[in-house]
Amino acid sequence: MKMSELLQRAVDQKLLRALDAQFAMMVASDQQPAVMLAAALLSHDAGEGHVCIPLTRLTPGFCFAGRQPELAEQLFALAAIEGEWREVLLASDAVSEHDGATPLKLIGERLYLNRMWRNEQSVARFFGEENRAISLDETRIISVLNQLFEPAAETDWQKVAAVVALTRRISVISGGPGTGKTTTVAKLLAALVQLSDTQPLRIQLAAPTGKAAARLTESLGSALRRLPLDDAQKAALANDACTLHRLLGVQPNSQRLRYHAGNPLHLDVLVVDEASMVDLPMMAKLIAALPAHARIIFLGDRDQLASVEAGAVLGDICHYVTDGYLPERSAELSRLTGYSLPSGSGNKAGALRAGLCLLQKSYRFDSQSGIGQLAFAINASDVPQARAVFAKGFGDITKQTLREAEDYALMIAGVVEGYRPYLELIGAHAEPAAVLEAFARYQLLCALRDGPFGVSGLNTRIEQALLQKRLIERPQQAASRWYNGRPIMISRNDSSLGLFNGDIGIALDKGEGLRVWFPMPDGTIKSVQPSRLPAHDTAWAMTVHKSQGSEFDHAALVLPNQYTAVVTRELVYTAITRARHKLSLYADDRVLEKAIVTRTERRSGLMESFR
Ligand SMILES: Nc1ncnc2c1ncn2[C@@H]1O[C@H](COP(=O)(O)OP(=O)(O)OP(=O)(O)O)[C@@H](O)[C@H]1O
Repeated sequence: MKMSELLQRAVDQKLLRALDAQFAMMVASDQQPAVMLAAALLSHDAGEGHVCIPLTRLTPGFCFAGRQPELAEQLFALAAIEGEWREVLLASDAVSEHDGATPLKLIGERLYLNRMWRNEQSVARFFGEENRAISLDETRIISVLNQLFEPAAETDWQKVAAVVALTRRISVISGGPGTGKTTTVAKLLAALVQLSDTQPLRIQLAAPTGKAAARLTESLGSALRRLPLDDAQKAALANDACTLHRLLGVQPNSQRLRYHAGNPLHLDVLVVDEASMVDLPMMAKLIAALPAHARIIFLGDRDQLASVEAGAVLGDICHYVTDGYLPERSAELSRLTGYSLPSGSGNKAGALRAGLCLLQKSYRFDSQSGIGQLAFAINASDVPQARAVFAKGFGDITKQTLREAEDYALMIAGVVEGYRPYLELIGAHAEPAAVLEAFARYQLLCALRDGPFGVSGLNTRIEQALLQKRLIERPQQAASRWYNGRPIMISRNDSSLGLFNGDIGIALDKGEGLRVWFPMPDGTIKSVQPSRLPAHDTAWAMTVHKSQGSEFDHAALVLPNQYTAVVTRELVYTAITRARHKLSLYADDRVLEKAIVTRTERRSGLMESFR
């Protein structure tokens, strides 16, 4: 049996993607079975979001996550590794260590796809060596900041974060929901405008999704309105956020971007919100397009789920946030903020650490908030604490067991009630704007795509229940999936229509037949004929991944009744922090508790690339 045939068998058994086997066959021939196998496993891991594969994982035990151990043994027997993987790989033309445009790179003990390695290198260089200090007149900084931040007896970390970002070209402000990231950045921008002596600063706001961009526009706008600024300063700061795709100039039907290292963006300050959703390739494109003089400020929550695509850039970078600042930097921050900031330990990643700040105090969730306390317990992987939160009976969280068929029926009934106000508005022929707003108040979230606990099964069951309750009507043609009130989510970008992955629209008949109505980033509403839409799914249920960057007054989370590896601490934390005022959790305790102690692993070399 040849390696290519065995890999094909793994594809047939859905252990590998066809793409993984094709890539492996392109990289190596059957005469180099070990290299072919390593390439297939690397490509497979890249598809799962890992940036590289450590050589220690090239063993039958790790192969296919322990599923099909016999096939894994056969593959490794055929690869017939004698000696070290290093030597076997480096003997191939397809692998190189340092320079060289080979498809695979072996860097230390990690094997990379060449493109991923280059991305990781450029991101590490950017946040490390390229993060230069920006010198400003200290007396002026102190005076401007003192107008924007109230004096406080305890260290005001928002003020520290603002100073961190004022004095470094690249900064990262991480914090959970309601810790004041937007408030801080509003004050930071106000300070920048006041400290700028030259022409008006060109400030741009961006986020990975349209939803997140719209939210940033709104929340930053309202934070800015509360600041003591004159009209000219307010005008300089009145900007709409756009998506990163739009910022970089993604062109329809083309891989090429309008803005890149050869044609940098026209801006002086860039604020990127929801940075946890920015994957490694997107981060590499973004920093390449940034002009050398421009500042960039990333806002995000390091504890949230990583991007769908490869890498966990924010998480890897923020790993260093708890190490504190080097002595010189903490002395500078102490001088400028007026707080005494102790320096941290060691000097690894000093340049990176100088640009980081963590906000921990939530102004949204007080001690009466079960959501806030549950988020805290989950983030600490503290199962007894999470149990205690449920036992206290907070008014803003409910938990319902989800094990038997009756539990499932009860859950569906709860979801129907959640969507009832929205459906009643449709019944009352409300305007699209009001309907869209109502839909955004409640959302069912789930971990999986398929099966009864995934998007597809839940959508079907919810539609059946809504039909039964006469809250929706059957589609006019049996084969059609369209009915008045059907919510959908776009799953493929269509820049000519201005619709992007994750955008939500509602099908409504306003007298011209059913059209799908979407809120646009500029606050307007646009309708599109169903037949013109790019790929989309029904959106009664959506995955937690897709909900990142959105918030709902009331969020409901359904976990599968059997544990599966995607249900991790980060997933549950991300889901529950989508809820502003109310959370309904439908889960089996064993599944929930296993999730709380299971971390999402994203293999990369970024953390160790910082010197
Ligand atoms: N220092 C503060 N003192 C009092 N209230 C504050 C402070 N900072 C923020 N807030 C309030 O807390 C709420 C959340 O703040 P903000 O929107 O800035 O947080 P965020 O981290 O950006 O939240 P999100 O998770 O929604 O992105 C707002 O109502 C804001 O006015």
